[in-house]
Amino acid sequence: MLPEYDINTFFPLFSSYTYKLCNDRYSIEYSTQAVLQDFQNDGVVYLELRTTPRAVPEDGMTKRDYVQTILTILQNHNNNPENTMRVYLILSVDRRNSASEADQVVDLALECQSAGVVGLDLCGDCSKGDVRIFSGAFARAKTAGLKITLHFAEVEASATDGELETLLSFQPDRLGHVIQVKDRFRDQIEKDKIGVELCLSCNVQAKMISGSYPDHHFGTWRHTSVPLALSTDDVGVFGSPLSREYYLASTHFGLDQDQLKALAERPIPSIFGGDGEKARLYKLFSQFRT
Ligand SMILES: CNc1ncnc2c1ncn2[C@@H]1O[C@H](COP(=O)(O)O)[C@@H](O)[C@H]1O
Repeated sequence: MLPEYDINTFFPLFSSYTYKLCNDRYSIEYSTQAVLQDFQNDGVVYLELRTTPRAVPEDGMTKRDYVQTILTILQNHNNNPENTMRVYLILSVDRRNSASEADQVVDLALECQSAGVVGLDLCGDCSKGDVRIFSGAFARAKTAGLKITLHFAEVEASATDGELETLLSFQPDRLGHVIQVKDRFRDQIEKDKIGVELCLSCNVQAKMISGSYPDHHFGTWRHTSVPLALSTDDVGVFGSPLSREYYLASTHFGLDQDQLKALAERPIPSIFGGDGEKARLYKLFSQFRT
């Protein structure tokens, strides 16, 4: 049985369980290591993890310590030549953050750019917050060379014209979910070739789309020219590793092995890991036979 969470019961999970379980240096190291191992064992060759910097005062851990603890695990992973997967970190601004907390996330991201932080994300409960207050933080990140990805139009309440116009004014490189979008926003995303990160099982299981897998907007976006990354929203919550997302795409959209390979290659232009990583991935795919 897959766990059942909808968009309303999903967010409290983190504050009620995950944050209480991962509340010291050891548990953060352990869970980061376990996540990397799982993705590597699943056959993933390139991973961008995202997390919201979190202080744990009871353990004397600052937000900087939290980020550095995770980065050390990521660097050890990347430095091990036996690992075929490379991993980078994106720091998230939570929609519940204040403007100054968002600025703090940008400061941390810039400070840790050379240690593996490649981008800035906006995440969190889509029923909360006013995204306009983050304009300054995202503008500063963009100017300083960080890539930008945003959770975008997940539910109707977070897909008003005003909110989507504000989010697009952040000049995002990629957008996640992209569910409740009117034609004019879809046209702009296509015209600007913004990457889309689509999550099949999350959107179906959490009832964020109406209908089931065959109705998912992957069916529309796959026929456009934008970089498209089939993603897992959260393996722990939705019980679906990336290989299962590809299995779902193949089953419900009739993709054969060559089409699956093309799908896996498709997001390369929009990765945040830089030109060296893009070249490594193109080489890997050129050697891969279905
Ligand atoms: C429906 N999909 C989603 N929409 C919006 N935010 C999401 C998300 N999936 C995950 N998160 C964000 O990730 C946080 C947990 O990890 P970190 O504490 O950051 O490491 C959640 O609190 C939520 O804000």
